[in-house]
Amino acid sequence: MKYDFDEIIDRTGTNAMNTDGFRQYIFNATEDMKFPFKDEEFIRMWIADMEFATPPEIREAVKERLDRKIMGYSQVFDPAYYEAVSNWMNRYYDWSFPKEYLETSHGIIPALYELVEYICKPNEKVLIVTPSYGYFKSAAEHNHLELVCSDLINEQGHYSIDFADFEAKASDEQVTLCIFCNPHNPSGRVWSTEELQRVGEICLNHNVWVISDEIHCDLLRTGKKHTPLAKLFPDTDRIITCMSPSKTFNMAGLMFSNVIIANEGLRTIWQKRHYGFKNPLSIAATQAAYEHGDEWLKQLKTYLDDNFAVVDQYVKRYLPQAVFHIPDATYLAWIDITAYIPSNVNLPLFFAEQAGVLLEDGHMFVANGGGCIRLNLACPRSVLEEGLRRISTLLVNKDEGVPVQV
Ligand SMILES: Cc1ncc(COP(=O)(O)O)c(C/N=C2\CONC2=O)c1O
Repeated sequence: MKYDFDEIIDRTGTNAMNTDGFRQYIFNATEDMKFPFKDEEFIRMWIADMEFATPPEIREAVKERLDRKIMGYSQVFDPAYYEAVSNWMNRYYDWSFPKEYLETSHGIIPALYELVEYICKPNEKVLIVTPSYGYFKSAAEHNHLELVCSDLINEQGHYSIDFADFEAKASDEQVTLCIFCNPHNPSGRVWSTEELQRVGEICLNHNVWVISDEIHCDLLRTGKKHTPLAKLFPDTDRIITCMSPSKTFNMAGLMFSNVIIANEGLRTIWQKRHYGFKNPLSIAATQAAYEHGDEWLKQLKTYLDDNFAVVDQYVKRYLPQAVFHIPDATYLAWIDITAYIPSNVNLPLFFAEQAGVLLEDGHMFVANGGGCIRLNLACPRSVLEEGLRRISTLLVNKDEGVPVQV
């Protein structure tokens, strides 16, 4: 079957954050915030969900569950769920874990909030690398814990871990947890096994638990390989792995993720305190993703490879002073446009008001991201090309103050 990633899908009236939540999320504004563009005229490249139809195999599984006519209280009882997850991990990552390690959550963000609470004591600290997905900071703040940031080294857009700084911070006895993003949002880095080995050794040597957030792990460029951090440390139970098909298969709204907890004590706390009932449609969708998602994912990855090639060529031709590299993973393009725009410009507001493009910028990624914009490329190529046209036209003509005509 050939899937249609060029299809333009109307998401209005679906309670989508993407279309209706941007004023509050990006601008901390109310619904009456005005722009020179109608909402439907925006090119939306901000929040990380896709403009592609959730795979038909998943939608069919949800319909079949609906046809069972009753949607009562549910949990994951069917052993087929673990089989589906385990088979996927074996096939894609040559990794397995005992069934009893597998817990589920109403999304990875809620899991982070809970795990930080269950792992850390008051006055302890949480270590992350920056720039970072903003909710890593929120998970620490939600638990009234200090966040410790280790800035990634940025060499012309190539990001690497400053291991001396990372270890210095991990050696602080108050640092008891590291939330590590593998692959990394927003840079798109897939950490090498050598880098992962060093992160794990530093954390474990300094008695720091690790939550390895691997939600982007299926979304690899062709030829790239993901290694689960826990796979490299089979003898420890202090690495928690968070994964979910929600990012891979565009079903984040179903709020369902996997949390693999090897430590028995922590798992017992989780089982006692985590609200265990689940949406039966989410269980059906997630199991179907792992059972039937292979071909769709294969075609998606090819389409995204081509979208990234379009961005690469476009930036080289129209924005030659920007710094961009096709990332190893994610569907997110992280572009340093410092050469085109002063650092004091509010980039999301600038592009929303002047170009009708909704995007996120480095200030939304905790620290160490200034001058960068992040573009969601999980959209039909026609939409991507229009977004790139508007962005480059504005950056090239900004001194004339000429807003882009949509
Ligand atoms: C590293 C990472 N962890 C967790 C999540 C969310 O997991 P959920 O609670 O949906 O299971 C995201 C989504 N990242 C987004 C969502 O919008 N913009 C982003 O960068 C993410 O990038």
